[in-house]
Amino acid sequence: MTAGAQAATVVAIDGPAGSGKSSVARAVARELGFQFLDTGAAYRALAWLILERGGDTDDPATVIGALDSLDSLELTVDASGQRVAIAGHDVTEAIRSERISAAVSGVARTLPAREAVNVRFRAIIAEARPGIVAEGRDITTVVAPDADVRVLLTADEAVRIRRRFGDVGGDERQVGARLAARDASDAKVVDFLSAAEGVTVVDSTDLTFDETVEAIVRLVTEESHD
Ligand SMILES: Nc1ncnc2c1ncn2[C@@H]1O[C@H](COP(=O)(O)OP(=O)(O)OP(=O)(O)O)[C@@H](O)[C@H]1O
Ligand SMILES: Nc1ccn([C@@H]2O[C@H](COP(=O)(O)O)[C@@H](O)[C@H]2O)c(=O)n1
Repeated sequence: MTAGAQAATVVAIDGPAGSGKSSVARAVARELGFQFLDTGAAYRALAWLILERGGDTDDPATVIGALDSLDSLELTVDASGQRVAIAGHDVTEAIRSERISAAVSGVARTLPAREAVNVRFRAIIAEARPGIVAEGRDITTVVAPDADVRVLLTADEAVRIRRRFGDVGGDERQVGARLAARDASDAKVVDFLSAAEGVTVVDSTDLTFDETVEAIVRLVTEESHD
């Protein structure tokens, strides 16, 4: 950093599926005028590419093969709307499908894939100005353990399922089973269910969306006054 240049503020948020990471983190970023990094989008884009090519995300060799396309991954960090593209395809919408959610954990379980995307995430965070809110499963512990503010965003599973059901509709029991299965699979490779040392837990079970955003903004504001 050049003399006098202000260091970026880094806010790291982890948590289980449906805890509000992406929606809350984006709102926090908007309120603070920061950039926003949804790290799950990178895992989802790789899963999309593997399925598009007729591959199986549960096959580690296939996942490792797909890493050749990682250079083509475009991940914007605009808090007003993230664009995701891979291998020349705009997958911003497509990666949110239930088909991708069901396949993505295979990518996340493949350690070379984790290491490769983490290099990209760290480069994005290093270039961010004036600050960035990055969310995922291992941001507070692996990607940015030195972040200025580290948050584990949680909510009771039943509440998370109800919120997710409100988004996607369908059969609530099926929505719940899928959410719980993805958490169980993801938790085998990273711990996003308990807070590491120095990480603040924000439990949104009894908070409104705005109250949750405010709780995290307050943590950032307090940190910047220390
Ligand atoms: N405190 C809250 N009160 C009410 N609704 C909330 C709250 N926090 C988040 N939500 C809503 O819960 C839903 C799930 O949030 P979101 O998709 O951001 O979760 P996520 O943690 O990113 O999930 P995933 O990891 O599965 O992508 C969204 O509709 C969001 O608006
Ligand atoms: N830091 C991260 C972020 C995500 N994952 C994996 O990606 C999946 C999709 O993430 P969403 O946040 O978009 O739901 C998630 O289920 C994990 O498999 C990860 O491992 N680490």
